[in-house]
Formats: sequence, C-alpha cells, structure tokens
Amino acid sequence: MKIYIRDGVIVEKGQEDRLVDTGGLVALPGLVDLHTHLREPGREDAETVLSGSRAAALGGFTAVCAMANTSPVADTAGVVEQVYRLGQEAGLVDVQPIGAVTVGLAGERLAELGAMADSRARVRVFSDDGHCVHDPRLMRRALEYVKAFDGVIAQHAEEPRLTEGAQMHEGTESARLGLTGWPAVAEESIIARDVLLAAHVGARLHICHVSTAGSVEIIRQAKARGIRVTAEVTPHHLLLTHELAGSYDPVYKVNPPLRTERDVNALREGLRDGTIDIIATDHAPHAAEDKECEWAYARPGMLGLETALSIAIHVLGQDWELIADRMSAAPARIAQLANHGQPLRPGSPANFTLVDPAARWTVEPHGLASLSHNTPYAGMVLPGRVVHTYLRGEQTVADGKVTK
Ligand SMILES: NC(=O)N[C@@H](CC(=O)O)C(=O)O
Ligand SMILES: [Zn+2]
Repeated sequence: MKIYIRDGVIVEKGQEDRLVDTGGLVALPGLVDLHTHLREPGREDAETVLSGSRAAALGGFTAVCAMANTSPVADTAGVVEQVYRLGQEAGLVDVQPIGAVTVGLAGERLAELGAMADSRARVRVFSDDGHCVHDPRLMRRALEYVKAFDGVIAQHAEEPRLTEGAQMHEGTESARLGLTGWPAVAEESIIARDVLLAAHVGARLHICHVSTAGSVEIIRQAKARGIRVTAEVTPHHLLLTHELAGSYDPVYKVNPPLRTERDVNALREGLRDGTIDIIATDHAPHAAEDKECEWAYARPGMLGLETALSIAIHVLGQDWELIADRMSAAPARIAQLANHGQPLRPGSPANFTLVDPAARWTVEPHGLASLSHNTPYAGMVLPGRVVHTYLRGEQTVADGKVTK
C-alpha cells in the first residue's frame, strides 16, 4: 500500500509531495491515549513531556491526553498551557492536557474549568484521576459545567471509604496474603451513582480504568438506557490478575488493582461488544525510589505506552479494525481531538503508524524510552512491533527509533 501526503495531509495519488510505501507492514491510524501520566511539571525524574512523548511515538501513538495530577496540579489555564507548549516543543505527539475537576485535586471546589477550556490548550476532558470526585454535588456541578461545550468528566471511580488502606484486590488472594483489599463494590458503587448523575444532567461521563465484571454490567445497562457514558480499560487489566500480588513485587501494584480471571474475561468481552469504548494505557511512570521498595510503601501504577499495542494484539488478535477503533477513532472522539482518529484516506491528517505484525520482541525495562522502568511485562515476548510512526506526515519513529 502507498500513502500519498502533501502538507501533512493524505491526498490522492499524483497530488503528493511525499510518498510512504508501507511495504509488508500494517498501517494503522495514529493511536490516541486518553489516559497518560507525564509527570511534568513536578516529577521530571520519573517522566517528562519529552520522554513520555518519545515512549508514546515508539508505541505508535500520535496523540496523548496528559493527566492533571502533576505538581503543581493542572487546575489552571497557566498549567495546562505549559503542558501543551512542552508537548509542542517535543513535537513527537500531540499532547492534549486534561484539566483537574477540583482545585488541587482536593475534591472541595471546582477548578477553573471554563478558563482551561478557553485557553490555548482547549481542554475538553477534565479529571481528578488518582482521586475520585467523591462529593456528588460537586460531580453534578462539574457535569453541568462541561455540558455547555460538550466536555467530559473522566472519573477515577473509587469510593474512598471502602478502600482505606487498600493494597490489592479484595478476594481470596488478599485474604491469603493478609493485605487489606479494595473491593469491587468500591468501583461499582461510584460508577452506578455517576451514570445516574450523568443521566440527570444529560452530560458526558467517562469512566477511567474499568476493572471489574460488575462495572462492565452497570455500563452496559446505562448505555442501553441511552445514558452518555463511555469507558476505558487498560492493557494490564485485560491481561494480568491479582495472584501476581503474591510475588510482593510492587511492579504489580496499581489502582485500581489487578482483579480476577473472571473480571479479565468480562473486560475483554465488554471491549469487544463496545460496552467498553477504548483501551487507554494509564501509563504511570514512577521513579525507582517510589517503586523498588516494600509493597506497602510503593506507589501504584505501571508503564503502558510502549507495550499497549502489543498487549492489544496479544489479547484481541490481529483484528486491525477493532484495534483502530478502540485505540484511535473512539478515544479521539471522546477527547474531541478532531485531527486524530480518522481513517487513512484522502483528506485525513497524515497521522499513522506502521506495524510489523509478525515481529516479536522482548520487553527490557531499561531499553524503554520512558525515564521509569516499572513495566509489568519485563522479559515477556510480545507480538507486533511499531516500525515507523508519522505525525502530520513527519516521521517521529523510523525503523523502531525516535527521530528526536
Ligand atoms: N493508576 C495508578 O495506579 N496510578 C496513577 C493514578 C491513577 O491513574 O489513578 C498515577 O498517577 O500513578
Ligand atoms: Zn486513576
């Protein structure tokens, strides 16, 4: 297949100023991640906008949405514009800042949502991720506010009163290991409440990192009732289970926690039937001091950008149409990223990635572009390798290496 490009846009044959021959590789629209933690400003030792952009491009992404739990928190126009500008300077993927819902993620007062929406960063997704927007009145107000510009509130669904001291999924393994559990109902009770609030307000709600079979069922019913809810699942929740906590290796510590095989199967089914709209990485880099310590003291979170596509291929098979929808078209639509997620045809921006589906590669934590090394896939042999990535017709990854 040949892709003809002019001024960063795909054009008809004969109109091009450059030509990309895909050879034997699979061409996918540039992947879009709705849930990336870039750690800048504040924890540039764990990740920067530049290092995270490199990881994203290598993973086949052309756009990432940067979560707001930085330091300072991205709760003002000033901070979201800073992150946006850093993304442009890095120039490897479009970095779309997510704004905080509440000031300082403290859950007490609404942040300046309108100023962030009107800023140069044009924020449309708001989230207190890492924390749940717990106060139902604040959640209602936030939904009402973003409805005006068809924005969306992305909820980290966790009832904090049910997860105090939680270290892992509450179940047979937590009982065996003697660790305090995070029960499925802590996630499900917030999702149930919030789909009802979204229905009441008529605004868009997005559920971050869905992890339980019960959550899938609640979202399925909400969608059947016409409620405007979308949902994401992470690669790790599609593959890994709570027994891994038995190793006491903090690389497996994550929020929400790894669940049971039954949950994994329900998440896969929900992703296939469209109940779950997208795969989002929840790329959560952490410095060694925060991760290579005792389980109880380790921060939750795992890397995801450089392995997401391979895990998707592993879980879904080489179903390119499904992968293009769940990892590009649907997340671009949810985040209102008009220049991403389009099919590769004339008129679309030349954002795409070329994948060798036959290649297999071994995950080496220190071989990744991320500044952190907390991948749960160390040593695993994964299918599918990103060979080239293009952003507006410019090559960001060439032969598996970033161009800047
Ligand atoms: N997922 C995690 O375990 N951690 C995330 C926060 C979050 O996504 O909830 C982080 O910022 O490290
Ligand atoms: Zn979260």
